[in-house]
Amino acid sequence: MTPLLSARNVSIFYGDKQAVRDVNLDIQPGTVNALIGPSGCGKTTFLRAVNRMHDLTPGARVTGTLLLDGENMYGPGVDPVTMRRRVGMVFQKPNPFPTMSVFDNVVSGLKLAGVRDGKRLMEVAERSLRGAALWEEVKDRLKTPATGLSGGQQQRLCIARALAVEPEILLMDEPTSALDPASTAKIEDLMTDLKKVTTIIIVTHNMHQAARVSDTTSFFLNGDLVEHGVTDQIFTSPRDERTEAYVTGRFG
Ligand SMILES: Nc1ncnc2c1ncn2[C@@H]1O[C@H](COP(=O)(O)OP(=O)(O)OP(=O)(O)O)[C@@H](O)[C@H]1O
Repeated sequence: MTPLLSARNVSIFYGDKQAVRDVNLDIQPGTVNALIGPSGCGKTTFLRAVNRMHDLTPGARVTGTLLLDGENMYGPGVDPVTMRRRVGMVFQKPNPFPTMSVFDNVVSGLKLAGVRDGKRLMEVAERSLRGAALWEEVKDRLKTPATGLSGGQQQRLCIARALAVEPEILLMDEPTSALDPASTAKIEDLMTDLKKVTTIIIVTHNMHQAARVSDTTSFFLNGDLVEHGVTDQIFTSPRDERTEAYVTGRFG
């Protein structure tokens, strides 16, 4: 199968400091892919490169090649804004737009793209909220402020907002670390369903979570991608002794 995302010798720098070194990684469509590793090893830095977010950080620099569906994300003439539209992002802390209603949060991306047709906006809102397993809980309060939702609901709202613009990839940076166990379980269940409509890369510190939700796992250490493989193999028979030490909890 042709990978949806291909990283070839990707290195990422903050000024003189190299945070990610020569990463080679293929991500297949319709899969959940976990990035694991100790604090400061470069997981978030790599994730942000897939959204061209380093363009916004002074002094940050990405080298090598990142292909999204065969297209060089950093190619000459490629517009970062257009690229970013193809990639969704969900952050550690739920960040709904605080002055907007539940409905307006979900359709904000479409409105920004100029969609004004009320019927179409409603259809997309319902589809996205169903996709994020939130519809039943909010269908009677679509016009109320998003800030009135619980933390777990707000995070699913952020997922719905990302889904509304049909991203090719959904990046999730520790999406459940601020949530209680019940909300975490809901989002973990959701990831399996989301594979039908998108492809997920998730940074997680929770190894049980990586083992539960992901098809492949990549272990990062000090900016290197030490090992990438099918999740089961990474957790039961890692090839590198550093991976084994980490997944068995000997450090990190
Ligand atoms: N904006 C920045 N400017 C300078 N250095 C940075 C910046 N962001 C991250 N770094 C450094 O880059 C390295 C990798 O950080 P990164 O946040 O990618 O790690 P991580 O694996 O995601 O860590 P964590 O699990 O704690 O979130 C660290 O040494 C960090 O201090």
